[in-house]
This record gives sequence, C-alpha cells and structure tokens, in this order.
Amino acid sequence: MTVAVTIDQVGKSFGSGAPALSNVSLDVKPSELVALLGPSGSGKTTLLRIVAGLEQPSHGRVLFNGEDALSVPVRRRGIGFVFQNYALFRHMTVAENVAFGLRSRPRAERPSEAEIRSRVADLLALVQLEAFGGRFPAQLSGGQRQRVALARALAIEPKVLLLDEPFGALDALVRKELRRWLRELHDRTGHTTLFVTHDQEEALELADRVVVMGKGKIEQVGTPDDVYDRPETAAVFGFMGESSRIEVEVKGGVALAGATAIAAATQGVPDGPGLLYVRPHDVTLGLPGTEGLKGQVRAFRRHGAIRRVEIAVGNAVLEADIAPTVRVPIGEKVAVRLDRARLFASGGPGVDTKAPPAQQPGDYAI
Ligand SMILES: Nc1ncnc2c1ncn2[C@@H]1O[C@H](COP(=O)(O)OP(=O)(O)OP(=O)(O)O)[C@@H](O)[C@H]1O
Repeated sequence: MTVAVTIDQVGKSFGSGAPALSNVSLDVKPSELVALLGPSGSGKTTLLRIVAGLEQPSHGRVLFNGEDALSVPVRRRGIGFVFQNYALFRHMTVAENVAFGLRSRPRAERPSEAEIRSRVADLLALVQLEAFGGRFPAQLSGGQRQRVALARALAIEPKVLLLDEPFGALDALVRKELRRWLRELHDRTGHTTLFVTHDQEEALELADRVVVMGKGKIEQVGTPDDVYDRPETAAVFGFMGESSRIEVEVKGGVALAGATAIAAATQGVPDGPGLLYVRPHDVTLGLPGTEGLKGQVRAFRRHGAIRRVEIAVGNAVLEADIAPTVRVPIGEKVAVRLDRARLFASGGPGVDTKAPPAQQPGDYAI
C-alpha cells in the first residue's frame, strides 16, 4: 500500500533559541520520492524524526492517508528507516539482520519461519546481495552495509521509507552508484520516500520533488528543474548549484555594481539594495569591444570538463565557464554577457534581468 504523507503547519522548538521548525507544511504524494535539502541546521532531520514518531512536534499535524499519525506509536506507524552509518547488528549475519524486524513482531503478527526466509531471500535479491546472507556486517563494504540497512528497512513492508543521509559516509563514487541504484529500486517498489540530504546533486538526481529548507522553514518546493532553473528566493539560488553573487544597488530599473550598470531588471524592482545571481554556465565571454560588459580576467582554474574563469566587472567579480581549449591569460580584457541572471530585491522575489543599457566608453574603468 502506498501512502500519502501530509505535514500540516508543523513547528518544533527545543528551547529558548530560534525554532528548529516553523509552520512547515508539505504534501507528499503516494509513491513519491521527495528530497529534503538544505544547509546544516535547517531542520531536515527534525522534520524526518517527527514523521517517524521519534520526536513530537510543538504544534501541527502529520497525517498518513488523511489519518492522524502522531497518535500512532512508532512501532505501529509502519516506517522503514535508514540513517547514515546505521549500525547493523554486528553479531548477526546479513540475513538475520534483514529478518530482525519480522522476527521481533508479536507472535500473532509474525510470519512463519519459512515465510521469513523467503522474504529475506527476495529482499537480498532486490538489493543485489543474494550471495551475502551468511556474512557478518564486518565482512561487507560500506555501500553493501547500507544496502543491507535498506533491505532491513523494507522487510517490514513499511508504509513510508525515511532515509537520513544514507550515503553520507561513503566515498563519492560509491555514493553515485548507490544513488542510481536507489532510484531504480524506488521505481520498482514504489514506497513513499522522504530522503534527507545536504548534497544538492544527490537531491536533483534522485528526487521527484525537492524541498529546499533554510532556518526551519521551507524556502521552495518543486521539481529538480523548478528549484534549479527558477529559484524563488536568493537563499535557494545560492544553495542550488554554483553561482556568483553580486551585491548591487537598484536605481531606476538598473542594477549597479559600484558605478557599473551590470543588469537591467525587466520588472519594477524597487530602488535599493539587491542581490544579483548568475551561474558560471550562463556567462559568455567575447572579444573586447563586442557586445557585453567590460571585464578583465583575474584568475582561472580547471574545473572538471571546463575551465572556470574569474572576471572583474567594475567592482564585482563573477565566474564564467569556458572550453578548456580556450586560453585567456590573466589580465586579458573581455566582453562579458550575462545570458541569464536573476535579481533579488532585499527580501523580495527574484526577477530575470536583461542586459543593461549601452555604456558610454569610459563610463567605468577596470
Ligand atoms: N535534541 C535537540 N535539542 C536541542 N536542539 C536541537 C535538537 N535537535 C536539533 N536541534 C536544533 O534544531 C535545529 C535543526 O536541526 P536538524 O538536525 O533538524 O538540522 P539538519 O538540517 O538536519 O542539519 P544537519 O544537516 O546538520 O543534520 C538545529 O539548530 C539544531 O541545533
């Protein structure tokens, strides 16, 4: 059975400081895989623990298929958990670990030993560890252990699967492999899944929808494309993917970095301080004198498949991605085009910008 999870106006305070969660509301659809993404301390784990029943909210409701879940004891909530470094029972074999949740059920609800064995075999096949049932956790790699932890969580046929940084302790390559594997597993089993991560790449790659959290609140909920391409707040833009952040002063529809008009707002952004965000792959460099802002190369470095160049434009510094075959010596003058940039007025929503009005030569010096 797949379950819809409704989180309704949930708040949590631990003491005198700022609340860990403030009025968080979220609807997770049946069979959806939702990532909770956000910086350290933003409340992701607290929210997951409340859904699990390991923590009570200060106020608000949690519903499973429209029914109150908070009054249901943890054991009866039907939750499968996997945590980072979720310790398997060291003295039990892999098969015994996977069977644990079923064997520890009250007698009346416990499947027969034959059923348990068959279910464990199915689960080990599902996590591709058929041949490992007789091993002990110490005889497994980190990635294999996390797969056993997942098989153990699935053994009780949970209504909801909660994963808290399940791959956090593993190296980058194993993480990547397990990510793909988890996505495939989810597509086959269809458990409603809440997945906590602070790794945006992981969230974008895995999730149907991403919930970006900051300071105990939800900043934005959307598909990976929504949150990456259309960030609603400056905090989301800064957190999702790489970007240059330029402090500007908005005056008469133009965003000024010092004396340089760096962008023009397409919609009436009020005059005053603002933040302009631009991603390195949305910046194009041209020969000096061609269309664009006047810039000067300050530094460059190799960055995976591309070369990342740091450019001074007026008193602002921004980054651009270029082909590694292109040589741009430090000090080189370039024309800089912001193909896509977003301007956030202080505390306001973001608007896409366009190129600033043409500059007069000598308007600004590099
Ligand atoms: N048991 C607790 N007692 C007091 N404060 C707590 C407790 N648990 C969490 N907090 C506080 O609540 C806030 C949110 O913590 P939480 O662990 O939910 O954040 P997180 O987003 O999961 O962070 P991380 O990515 O570092 O795990 C933090 O300020 C934290 O210090």
